[in-house]
Amino acid sequence: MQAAISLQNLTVSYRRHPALHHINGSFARGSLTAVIGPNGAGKSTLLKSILGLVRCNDGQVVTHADVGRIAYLPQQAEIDRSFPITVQDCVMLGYWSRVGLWGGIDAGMVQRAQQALAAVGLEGFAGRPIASLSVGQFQRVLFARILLQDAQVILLDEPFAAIDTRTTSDLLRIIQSWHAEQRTVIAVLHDYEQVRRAFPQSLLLARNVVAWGDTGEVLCDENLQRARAMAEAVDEHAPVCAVGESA
Ligand SMILES: Nc1ncnc2c1ncn2[C@@H]1O[C@H](COP(=O)(O)OP(=O)(O)OP(=O)(O)O)[C@@H](O)[C@H]1O
Repeated sequence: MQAAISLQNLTVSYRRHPALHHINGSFARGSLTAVIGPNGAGKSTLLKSILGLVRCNDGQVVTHADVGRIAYLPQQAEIDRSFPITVQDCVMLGYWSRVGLWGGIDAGMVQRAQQALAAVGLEGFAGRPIASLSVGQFQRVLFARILLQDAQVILLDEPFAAIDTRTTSDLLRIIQSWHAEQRTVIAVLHDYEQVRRAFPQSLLLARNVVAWGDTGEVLCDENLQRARAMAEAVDEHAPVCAVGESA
């Protein structure tokens, strides 16, 4: 299958300690992959490397031709919600990469933003300040923004953290619809049962790749134990990597 994104010997270090260590593999076009692993395994760093937000100390991320835009949902904790904008304006930031600072927003775009809000179950919320929303409502807003971005590759960092069951299943349906549209979706997740149910592919990380492939095969006891053991070893004896550093 054709690759959307390839990782070639990808190594990223913070203060000379590798968070990702010689990662090799590809995300196939149209694949739906869960990135899983213990805390500190390098999952968020992987998404940031794909986006170019952290520097690769060795190796590279190759985004294959005509993949186009990449949409990104960061962890909510990384977003400042005190910024005084409305739900509609926040959603319309999804147009940013296309219209830029001086581009115009036409009536059709406003209508599509309203449709995106309806699709995530937030009809009637357009004029609300984002600071007034619950965590789950705000996550729906961020999904609506991704709908407008119309990206071929979508990266989601813990999309269901602190989100209730109903919102989770609504947002999972949207992820499934992206998958049905042949978009490439990569999501950092912690709930292994949910991964088993809804994500055909998994990448199990513990700084290195522990396993990458069909979820049923990746999520076996042996691999999970190996990931835990590797993560524990990192805490106590993290080797200093010879390559440079990212932050
Ligand atoms: N900006 C940074 N500066 C220094 N170290 C960092 C930075 N960001 C991440 N790290 C370290 O890199 C390692 C991997 O972090 P990362 O956030 O990628 O892990 P994760 O798998 O997403 O963890 P979690 O499941 O806890 O969110 C951790 O040891 C973390 O402390």
